[in-house]
Amino acid sequence: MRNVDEFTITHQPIASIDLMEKAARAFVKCFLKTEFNAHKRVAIFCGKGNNGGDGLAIAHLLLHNGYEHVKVYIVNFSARQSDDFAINLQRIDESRCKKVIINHPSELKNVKADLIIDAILGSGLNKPLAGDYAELVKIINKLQKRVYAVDVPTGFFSEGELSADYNGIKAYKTICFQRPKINFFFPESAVATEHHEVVDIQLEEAFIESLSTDFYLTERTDMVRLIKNRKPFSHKGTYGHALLIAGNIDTMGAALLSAKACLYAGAGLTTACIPATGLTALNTLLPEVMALPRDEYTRIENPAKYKAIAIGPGLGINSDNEKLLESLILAARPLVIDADALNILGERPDLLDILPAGSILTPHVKEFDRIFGAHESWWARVQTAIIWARKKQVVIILKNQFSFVCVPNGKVLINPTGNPAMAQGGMGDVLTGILSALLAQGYSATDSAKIGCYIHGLAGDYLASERHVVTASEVAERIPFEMHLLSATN
Ligand SMILES: NC(=O)C1=CN([C@@H]2O[C@H](COP(=O)(O)OP(=O)(O)OC[C@H]3O[C@@H](n4cnc5c(N)ncnc54)[C@H](O)[C@@H]3O)[C@@H](O)[C@H]2O)[C@@H](O)CC1
Repeated sequence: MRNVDEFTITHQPIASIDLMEKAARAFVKCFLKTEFNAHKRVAIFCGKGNNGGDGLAIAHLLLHNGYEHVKVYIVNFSARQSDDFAINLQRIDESRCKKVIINHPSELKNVKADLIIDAILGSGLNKPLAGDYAELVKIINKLQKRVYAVDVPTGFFSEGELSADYNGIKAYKTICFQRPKINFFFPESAVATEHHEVVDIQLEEAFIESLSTDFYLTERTDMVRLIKNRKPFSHKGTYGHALLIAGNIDTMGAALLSAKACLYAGAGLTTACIPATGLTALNTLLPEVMALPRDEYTRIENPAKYKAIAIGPGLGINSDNEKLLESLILAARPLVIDADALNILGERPDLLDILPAGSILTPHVKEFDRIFGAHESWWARVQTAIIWARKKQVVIILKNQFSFVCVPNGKVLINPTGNPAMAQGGMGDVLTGILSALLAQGYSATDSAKIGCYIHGLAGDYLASERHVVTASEVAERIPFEMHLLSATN
């Protein structure tokens, strides 16, 4: 972002101080959406770099917006200051804004504030907090006030491995500039910020797009471009035949959920390979789905007949299922591998080694570590997934609130949709069904994973907009509506 900042300043007729002003305006606009009570007392902590400069400009703007009690605390722990910080400090001195200079954390006493804005250190952080900074942050956190962080919470690294013992600012919300920080998508960021919102400050977009990175955020426009409309004169054969090998006596629901999602995500034909005990339930609940009974060791006679094969949801771990998975892997056809099939892979590294290219693996964190070994952090997990996705030319969807889709070319597509209301059993089964349907319809493994994760989360977001919890069945039923809304615009 620093490069982009410089590029924008040199290529657009805009001075760096004006860019700071734009950033401050964007921050305040976003802040005022939720904090519109101008009687609240606001304490703004400002370092002496550009993050602190933003804080000073924000103070100014809040006063202009009618906030009556704004006080800035200048964190004077270093002699160095940025030029734009200095300009904004002079403006503050010429204004009616109250200012306190803190030379040592012990000087911070009697902070009477309802809200805190953290502008101590931003993206310039280059080492973990220590000494006076760490002490000051501890005191601020202890105040237990709602904290809004400017761009990045002080002490939070935007990229790279996050330490398990975070000692930075614990923000309620971070309002960040132009692009979300990659680390906001890692679960370890929850301790640093509960929410984040990105605001546009009109940095040079073309330049941002041209920068090389391994991380890409999937966007709605990608869906509009990727999802194909159903064609005139098309028939069930046009949209492929998906086979789902799933379910066991006590986990038949997993098979039903994935079959339902496959149906609702548009496969031309769906066959569920389930134990015979589930046939009545299947025929009753999903009469459109065909059945292939799986009572003893079942061999899929002609795997080539299916455009997509998924194995795993509620499958059960036993030697018959292990042999079945092995035979499919040996048939060298791409698979969607989920749940118990992943657990079997965890026991059979020899199978992992001969995974068919073009397969999609959908592990949650425990399944991932069972297969690839224990990891200390999510960052480390993603690095392992990148290596394996490239090495085996497969897609690995590391599931989480924001799933990381690691694709064969070494890139990571971060899925932004989905929410905690979806944290319930059966959601993964639904995702597997959606992925199978997309593969059956001819989408590549990468596009299927990208679209599948996005629409799965989008359906959940729609449902969660007015309730506490959403169920997996409801997500499956919502899928065709989301696909319609996305494809209707292309
Ligand atoms: N393009 C952008 O992203 C824009 C960025 N702006 C702001 O500029 C910020 C970055 O500003 P700066 O580069 O001046 O950096 P910061 O203001 O984040 O930090 C200031 C200085 O603190 C020092 N420092 C780093 N880690 C430290 C530690 N652990 N303990 C003590 N000192 C430490 C460094 O020398 C650093 O340069 C962004 O976060 C954002 O708020 C905006 O003003 C405008 C546009």
